[in-house]
Amino acid sequence: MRLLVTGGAGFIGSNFIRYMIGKYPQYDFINLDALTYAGNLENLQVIEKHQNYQFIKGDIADVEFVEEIFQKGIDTVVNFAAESHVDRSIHDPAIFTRTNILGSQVLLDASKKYGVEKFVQVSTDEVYGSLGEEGLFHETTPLSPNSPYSASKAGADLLVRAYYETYRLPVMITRCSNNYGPHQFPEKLIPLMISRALANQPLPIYGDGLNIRDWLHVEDHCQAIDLVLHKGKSGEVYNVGGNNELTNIEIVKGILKHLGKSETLIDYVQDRLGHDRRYAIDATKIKQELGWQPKYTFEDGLKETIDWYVENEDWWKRIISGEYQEYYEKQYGKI
Ligand SMILES: Cc1cn([C@H]2C[C@H](O)[C@@H](COP(=O)(O)OP(=O)(O)O[C@H]3O[C@H](C)C(=O)[C@H](O)[C@H]3O)O2)c(=O)[nH]c1=O
Repeated sequence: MRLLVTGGAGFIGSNFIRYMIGKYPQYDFINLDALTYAGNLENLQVIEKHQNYQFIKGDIADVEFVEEIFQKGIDTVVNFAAESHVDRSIHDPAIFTRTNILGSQVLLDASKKYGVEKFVQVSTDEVYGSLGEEGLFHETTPLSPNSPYSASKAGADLLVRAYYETYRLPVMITRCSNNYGPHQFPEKLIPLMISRALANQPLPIYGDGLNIRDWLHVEDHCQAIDLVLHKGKSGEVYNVGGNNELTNIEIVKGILKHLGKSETLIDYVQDRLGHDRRYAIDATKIKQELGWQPKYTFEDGLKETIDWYVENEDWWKRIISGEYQEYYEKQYGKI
């Protein structure tokens, strides 16, 4: 297999490359990543010298550049490349449309032109919108995205579907719930709260803190994508969720408890615009059809993740001292 992994320097993409190289060292891996603020080649240091691994810096929305890569021979594409942070999409939606929609379309076109045998689009449960207190997202739930981020991911999903219906391009879509684990950029809830608590800084909770997310360990997610890649059916969508529904405030209190920090650090701030209330995902299909079983309990996964951030302070401090700081300070004051 000659695999093009786009967005392989990001959080989920880099975990996926490390997981896959460990499991399939005979495959060829090409990691195409634009190295935007969230891309970090440090995440791949342990495998960067592997003989079947190659990194290429570039933009998936650049048609000529992408074609040059496909000319070298690619049989499988896993598309992780995306602008992924909801808050950033609320402040500056344009780059989300360009990377997430246009970039996906450029990859689909090249895949069609060069006869790619499998195309996996890594998507999100946010495309389904928001749930009330009851119910779950199923693969058949109508798309109803609420943020510019989720709208751009839904747009890409519809294009992927269209390339199957129109051209029979062998595509599959995965839709995951909220990921957590090592190497996550400290703008997402869990690593942001861990890093701020370690620095004894206030922890900004949007609104009443009772919004619910369903948490999935990134390694369990990688295992699910591996299964879809090898056993999934063309044209199908697979939901991937950890079945760990928690309110944001429960998560933050759990982090503070594990770190032995005081709850007085909690700071309720203005709510996110259009803040989705609840995500909860039905992952029966991938379990029954492909035999997926998550191996992490949330309790163990969260503890292990917190410990990773404690042990890898240098990693996230380098990030926080860079461009991210400016962005954060504009919104919430000095970090
Ligand atoms: C950053 C931050 C977040 N929150 C709240 C907002 C959400 O209710 C929850 C999680 O927020 P986060 O931005 O980490 O993740 P989501 O907005 O749920 O979206 C994430 O999970 C999906 C599946 C993707 O597809 C996104 O790419 C990914 O970013 O914590 C706060 O209360 N304070 C904060 O400072």
